[in-house]
Parts: sequence; C-alpha cells; structure tokens
Amino acid sequence: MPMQQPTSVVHAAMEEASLSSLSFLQLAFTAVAATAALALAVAVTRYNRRYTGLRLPPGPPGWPVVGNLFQVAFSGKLFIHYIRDLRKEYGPILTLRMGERTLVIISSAELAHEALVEKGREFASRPRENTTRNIFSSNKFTVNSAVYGAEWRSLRRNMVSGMLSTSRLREFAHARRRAMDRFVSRMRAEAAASPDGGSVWVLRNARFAVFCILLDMTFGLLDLHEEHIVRIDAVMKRVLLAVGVRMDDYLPFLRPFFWRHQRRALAVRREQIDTLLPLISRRRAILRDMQQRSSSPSPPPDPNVAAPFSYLDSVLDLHIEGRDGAPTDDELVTLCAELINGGTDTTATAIEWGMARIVDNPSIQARLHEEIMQQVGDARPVDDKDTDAMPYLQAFVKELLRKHPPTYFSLTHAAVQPGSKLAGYDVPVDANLDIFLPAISEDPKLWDRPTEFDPDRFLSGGETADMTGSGGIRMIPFGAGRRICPGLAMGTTHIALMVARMVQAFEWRAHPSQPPLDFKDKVEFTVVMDRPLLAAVKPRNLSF
Ligand code: HEM
Repeated sequence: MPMQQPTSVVHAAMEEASLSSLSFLQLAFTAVAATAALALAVAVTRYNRRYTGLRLPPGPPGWPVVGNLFQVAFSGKLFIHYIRDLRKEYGPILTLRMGERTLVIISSAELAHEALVEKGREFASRPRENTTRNIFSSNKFTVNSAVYGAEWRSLRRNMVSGMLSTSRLREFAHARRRAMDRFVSRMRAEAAASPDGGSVWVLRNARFAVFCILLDMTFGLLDLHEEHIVRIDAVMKRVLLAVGVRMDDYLPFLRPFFWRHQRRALAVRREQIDTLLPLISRRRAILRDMQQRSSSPSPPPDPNVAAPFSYLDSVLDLHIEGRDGAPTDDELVTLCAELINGGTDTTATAIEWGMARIVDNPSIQARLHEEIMQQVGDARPVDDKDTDAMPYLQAFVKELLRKHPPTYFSLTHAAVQPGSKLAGYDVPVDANLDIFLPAISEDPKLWDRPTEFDPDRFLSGGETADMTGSGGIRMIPFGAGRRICPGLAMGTTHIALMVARMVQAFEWRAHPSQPPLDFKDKVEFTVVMDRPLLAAVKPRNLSF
C-alpha cells in the first residue's frame, strides 16, 4: 500500500478539466479564483496559527496555499525520484507542504529507528483521510487505516492470530498448492499459445496466482471458477483506482469540481459490495451446515468445496474493544478486501523484479535450480517446507526485498498526540510522516556494494538482514515497530514458493524481441518495472 504520487493528482485534474465544456471552464475559473483568494487568506492565517512556535524539518520554500504542490507536480520526475533528489539537498528529514497537507519525510536508518522503535507509540497512528477513502475503509475500520487505539488493536490481533500466524499459514498449504499448480499450468498454456511458442508476461500471471491464494484464505470457498475470480479481481482493481490520490486531497476547496470522481467512487463501492457480499452469504451458509453436521452423524462437507477455516470466519462475530455488536455486512466486505489487497500487488511486484534478476543473471538461475534439484528433484513440486530448507533461495528473497522493496514508502504514519519530535524537529499532529525505504536499504554506510544485486551477501558469515528491524534497522521492506506489516511471513513464504516453482518448471531467458533489460521503476499501486517483464521460457522435463 504505497503512498500515492502527486503527479497523478495533476493528471487527474487535467483529465477532469478536459471533460468539461469551455463555458463551464470559464465559470469554474472565476469560481476557483474567488474561492482561491478566500482560501489563500484563510489558509495562510490557519497555517501561520497552526505552526506558530514549531520548528519543522527543513524543506524547499513553497508558495502560499499550494506550498510545494506544483513544484512536485511539474518537476517532470516521479515522486519517488523527486524525494531521492531532494534528500541530497535537505538531508534525511525534510518537510514538503502539499497544499493543506504537511509531509515530513524521513530516509535514514537512525531516524526510522527513532520514529518506529524508540518513539514507536508516539508515531503509531494514521492521518485523517478524504471522504472517498473513508467510504472504502468503512470510516477507518481496517487494520491499515485505523487510528492507534483499541479498535486497531482488536482488528490487528485478530488478523495476526486468526490468519497470518505461522500455524495458520501452515494450514493453508493446500490453497497454495492449488494456486501454484494453476499458476504453472496457466504459464505453460500462455507460452504454448504465444506466437513464438515460449513467451510469458510475468507480473500478470504472478498477480493472479497470489490473488487466488488470498481469495481462498479470505472466504474459504474452493470451487470458484476462473472466470468468476477474474471478475472479482477486476472489481478490486477498480477499487484501487477509485481511492487514488486527487488534487482535492491537498486543496480541499477544489472538492466540488471532483463530484464526478466522487460519484464514480460510490458506484465502485456499490459494485465491490455486490461482488463480495454473495461470497460472504455462501460462507455463512457453509458454516451453518458445518455446525449442523458436527452435532449429527452426517459426513463432513466436501473438502473441495469449502476450507475448514477462513479469515471471514474470524471477523463474522468479532468483538471489537469499545464497540457494541459484530461488524456489519459492509464492514465485513471492507475487512475481507483489506486482506486480499494487502498481499496481492506487493507480492506480485516482488516476483516480477525477482524474475527480471533471474533472467538477467544466468548463474543465479543455475544456482537456484541446482538447489531445487538437490532438495526436491523433478518428481514432485516444491512446497513451502522445502523452501525453508533452501539457503540460497532464502538469500535471494532477502536480496530481492532489499534491492526492490515493493513499496518505496511505508504506509503513512501520524503522531498520536501533539508535541512529538524527531531529530529535534517538531512533527505536527496533523502531518503525514512517511518513511522512504530504499534510502535505508541502499545506504552505503550500512551496506557493502549497495547498488549491486548479490544474494551471496547474506550467505555464510556475510551480511545480515533482520527484516523486522527489531535487532537494528538496515532494511525494512515491511516497515518496523507496532505497525509493521502483519503479512511479513506470508509475503516471504509466497515469494519463495513462487520463484521456486517457476524455476523448477521452466528455464527463463531474456526475450529476443525485447530491448535489453533495464531496472527502471515506476509507480502503479506498488513500484513496478517501468517496462513490464516479458520473458522467454522453455518448459523443463518434470515427471509429475
Ligand atoms: C512482499 C509482500 C509485502 C510487503 C513488501 C508489504 C509491505 C508493507 C508495508 C511497508 C506496510 C506499512 C508498515 C508501516 O505502516 O510502517 C504494510 C502494512 C500492512 N500490510 Fe503489508 N506487505 C506485504 C504483504 C502483505 C500481506 C501478504 C498482507 C496480508 C495478507 C499484508 C497486510 C498488511 C496490513 C494489514 C498492513 C497494515 C498494518 C497496520 O497498520 O497495523 N501485507 N505492508
């Protein structure tokens, strides 16, 4: 769940304008000018009052009202690259004013440690959100968006113990096996049907495979047809687009001009509810049936239709501290969507970068394949118990998450109370606190040859990587501290398993029709390859 790009905000605003007629534009400009003049006076007064007496971190000087918004938007750079350049000038803690919002961005291991570990409680909250995002989060009733407090604790405790613990993860080995078999067959079919008989789009296939696993785990419905899954996936993608950053997030006085976006977002929410609620009702019926069977001599339900447990089961009657009653149907939709969204794009993105590294470096592929042959052979598919016992694969996954963290920013944090400081600077309670992760995992003070991709650095007495950050921060692709990603174990398990199955099933090469591989990045929902990876594959001889 990465921070959104302000440049896309401007594109959204331009798109909105192009849809309008000229007369409407003239009217709109007059209204904007008048409103802007008023807003200017109000905002300048409010800003001065808000931050009087505070010492904010340094940052580029901005304009009244809009702050640095247009500097960022018209810089011609991706936001992630803009920040990388800005940190050279202002150092590892800086302030950007994006209209109404103040961003404090930190980008060093020391400051991440101060914010997430030493002062973890002080900065464990999330900032306020716009109305669209509040609709999709059922007013911040999700683990990722909840403000720090009793509600967040209940939801998070349930997600971790109910779904993401190591023991629960083990129980879903069958879901992974099914999804992996389908994943490999789909790639075989795609390669066979391609004009040259051997091309595969990596991200698309990886994304679908992870989506299938998470759908199984969320609803425990094992008989969904592929076309149905594709339809659900399409709706989930529309949701991600609907909650994207907009200009009015930063300049709320422009909100009336975004009424079309708002109406579209409400329609997508309706679609999301209409798509997921029938799955919830089916699971409820299965649970009732299971209960009846347990008190009668009838046989258990068909294991190919329903899993014995799902994430949904754990939230149906969830007691939330400080709240009466169980979650409503709409809230159940929100909670289920969170589990699926949290793990899909992040994991799939990592797979794409990983396969690009494998295609780019044949010796990495040879070593992975050799390890798979030694540990498993070609008579059965690799499973997750096997991957735990493969040191080179584990080192590869770590190096992958160091060099290509799927999100460059952690989710935005916020101070719980006024009066918090970082590096001696004030961090206002209404500021967004963002942690820029690649600056830590490529810091030459912490890493030897930081820009090189080299899994060997983690083997036998080489460098170490505690991805939780609890033993010191060197790379934190999952964040650290109280709000660390609860899907760390699941994410790394899925990445290792998918890479192993892909290398076991195929020999991977750069595609002859594509320009030489480059590792340029761009932001979609996560940080993906600028040019999506199309690889050439040759199926290996397997005897299963
Ligand atoms: C490679 C895979 C993944 C990566 C790189 C990743 C990364 C992250 C990051 C950077 C954060 C923000 C931490 C912070 O606020 O400081 C986060 C939060 C979160 N992630 Fe993940 N994630 C991954 C997989 C997953 C999976 C598989 C799930 C669940 C199925 C998940 C669910 C969540 C949730 C619910 C939060 C919010 C935690 C909170 O606010 O308490 N993630 N993740």
